[in-house]
Amino acid sequence: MESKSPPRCPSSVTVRRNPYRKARATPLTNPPQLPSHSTSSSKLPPISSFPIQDILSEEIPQNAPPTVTVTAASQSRSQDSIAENLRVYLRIRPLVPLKGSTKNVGDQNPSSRTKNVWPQNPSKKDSVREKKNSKKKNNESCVTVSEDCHSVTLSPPLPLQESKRIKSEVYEGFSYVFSADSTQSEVYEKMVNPLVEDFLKGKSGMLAALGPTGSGKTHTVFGSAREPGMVPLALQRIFKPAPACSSQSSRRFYLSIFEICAERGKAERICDLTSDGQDLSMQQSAIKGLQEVLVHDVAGAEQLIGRALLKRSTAMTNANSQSSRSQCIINIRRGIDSSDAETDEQSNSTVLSIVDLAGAEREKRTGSQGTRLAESNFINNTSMVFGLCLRSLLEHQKKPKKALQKHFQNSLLTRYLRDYLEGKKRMTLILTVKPGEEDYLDASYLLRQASPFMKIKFTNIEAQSNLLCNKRQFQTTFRAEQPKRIKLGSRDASMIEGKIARDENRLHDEEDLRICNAKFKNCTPLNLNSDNLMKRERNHQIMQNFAKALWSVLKQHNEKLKVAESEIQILKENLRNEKTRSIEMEKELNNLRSFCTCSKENSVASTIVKVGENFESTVHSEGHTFCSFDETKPVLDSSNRINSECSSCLRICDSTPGEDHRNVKVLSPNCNCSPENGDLVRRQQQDMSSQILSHKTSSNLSGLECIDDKQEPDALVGMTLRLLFGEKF
Ligand SMILES: Nc1ncnc2c1ncn2[C@@H]1O[C@H](COP(=O)(O)OP(=O)(O)OP(=O)(O)O)[C@@H](O)[C@H]1O
Repeated sequence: MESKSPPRCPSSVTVRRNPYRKARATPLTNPPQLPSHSTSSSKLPPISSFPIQDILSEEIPQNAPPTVTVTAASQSRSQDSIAENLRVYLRIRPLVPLKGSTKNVGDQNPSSRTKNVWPQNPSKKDSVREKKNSKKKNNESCVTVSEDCHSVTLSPPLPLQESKRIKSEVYEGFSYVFSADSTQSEVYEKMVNPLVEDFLKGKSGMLAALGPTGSGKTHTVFGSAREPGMVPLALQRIFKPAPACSSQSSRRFYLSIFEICAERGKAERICDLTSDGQDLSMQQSAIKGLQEVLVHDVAGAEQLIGRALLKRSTAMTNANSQSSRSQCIINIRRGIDSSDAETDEQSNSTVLSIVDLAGAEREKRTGSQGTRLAESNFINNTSMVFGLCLRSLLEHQKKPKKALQKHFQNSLLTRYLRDYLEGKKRMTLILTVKPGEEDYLDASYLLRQASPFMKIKFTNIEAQSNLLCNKRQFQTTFRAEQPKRIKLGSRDASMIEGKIARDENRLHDEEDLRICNAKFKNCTPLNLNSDNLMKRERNHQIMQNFAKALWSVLKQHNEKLKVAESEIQILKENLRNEKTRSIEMEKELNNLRSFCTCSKENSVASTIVKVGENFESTVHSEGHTFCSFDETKPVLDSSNRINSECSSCLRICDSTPGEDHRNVKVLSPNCNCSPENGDLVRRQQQDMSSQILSHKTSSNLSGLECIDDKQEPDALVGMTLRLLFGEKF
């Protein structure tokens, strides 16, 4: 037989993460073999022992259903859902205006600049110096985007390579790198849309634009009339008409815009850009007195933002004709219609924040002096603190023993964004760089500082913290209501007022309870539940296995019982047979006894009569005469004589048809059949016949009843011969 070669090893191996399990006894699948009827001592099928140890040692894998194989990939996916990495995007500003393109690169070609969607500050005209600078700029790009759009290669300009022997650097791991020809809508789809969709589902998020001055942060965040930026595009999505049945129709959105700048380059201040430039203060991480404006549509929101941007501090610098001198923050808060009490209150605290940071500046490059220099210091300081917070978070995540540094205290912006900078809320970063050779150092500094941030993880505790926060809010609200009610109830002065107040309170309580019930119905403590679920799952699995094992053991017992029953039947039958046999034997014994008690002569005579009759009838039964004492094989020889051979005692009957049977020759030496004994035999037979005849006539067959008709002729003959001739026969 041809032997088969063993199967080839797979190229990849899937590592099973399931915990080790003991091998279980295979339950009996084939019914046990019934014993054959011939063997009464057939073995009963053995019953396997009850696998109680296996059942109790059942383990359920953590965070996975018991039957599911958890591969490394799926495990990493499940981890992603718990903690996700900080998304860092990179956008490269176009180097030169493309011919026929709608894009502008303001600084390089002021004439081609499109009018911003937001009102422009007339004081920020491009200067002659800027024009000169733009002429100087060459067209060499120092940033190359990889094919997969997740990494970039930063190549130093030739003079730097030669003088300082600086080599090209590759920065990888970006969520996406937008090349210079990427459009605003492309950036929105890949980067901001997920944030907006999450925001609409009730998850807060923040997008911060970081980069050197003039690299396109403001362009990306706000854009222009032709190329609306992330804020207008997000607003378009948020105010996109929703289906009538959608709960979104009952939602309200509030906008707040403020900036953090340095007053005369020294003390930080917060300005509300939606009001008349009112100064605000910060308490812990909350801004006191910040105005929120309810917006109903995109147009209203854009108008509000346009007005706010007019108030934003900008100034002309060597690097950017309209350089932002402050950190601008836009908050879009999702609220609910007061009539829609069924909706969860979590949405009230859902905020989408978009931060346009002022671009870091190099003094040498911008040539700032006086106030601009002070602003520049403030901008650089804030950017540095922002970076320090993220670096500290990264280090803390790498080495949890290392305490998280409280860098956030060093600037208002970082204080405000504390939750994001401590990894408690989800944040996305967009880095912008200018690709010109003269911008190499700026780009290199930014990439070196910010590229490690993509390793930062955000633990998705927001939902839980929101829940807890809301629960706490609810509890405080509920507790706050109690004294108020008592207070009102104790007023006896005005019965009507008191009644109204009580009714109002009752209504509030009922409403609160209704909201609370709706909110917490499905929000029982998650950890506790997961533990309980695990236990229940294990118990369930154990019970299931127990039932299976019990069933298989019962089945085995049932089979065994069947086999035993069939064996009992066989034994009973055998017993019956034995009984009948013993009865028969007893009968036979009786017969023999009675036979023995008969007179010897009578018996012998009757036996001889019987034997003689049998003998005669056998000899004359056919045309051919042959010996019928035993099974014989008659053979006709050439002289038409029949040779009949006895297989047991070698007797040959030699006779011719028509001749007398007395010519039979018995040739068996054992039977005295030798030829020389032939005469003796013949004589004996003649005597026998004559005795038979005489007995027939003399005894009137009186002794025949002693002979059992059922006796075999051989036995009879043997018996007769023994009686006649003694033990010789
Ligand atoms: N992707 C782009 N496509 C076309 N033009 C761009 C792009 N990015 C930037 N620009 C242009 O470059 C100029 C500078 O951009 P922007 O003001 O956005 O820079 P910035 O990073 O905000 O600078 P600062 O930090 O000084 O405020 C603007 O005129 C803008 O129109």
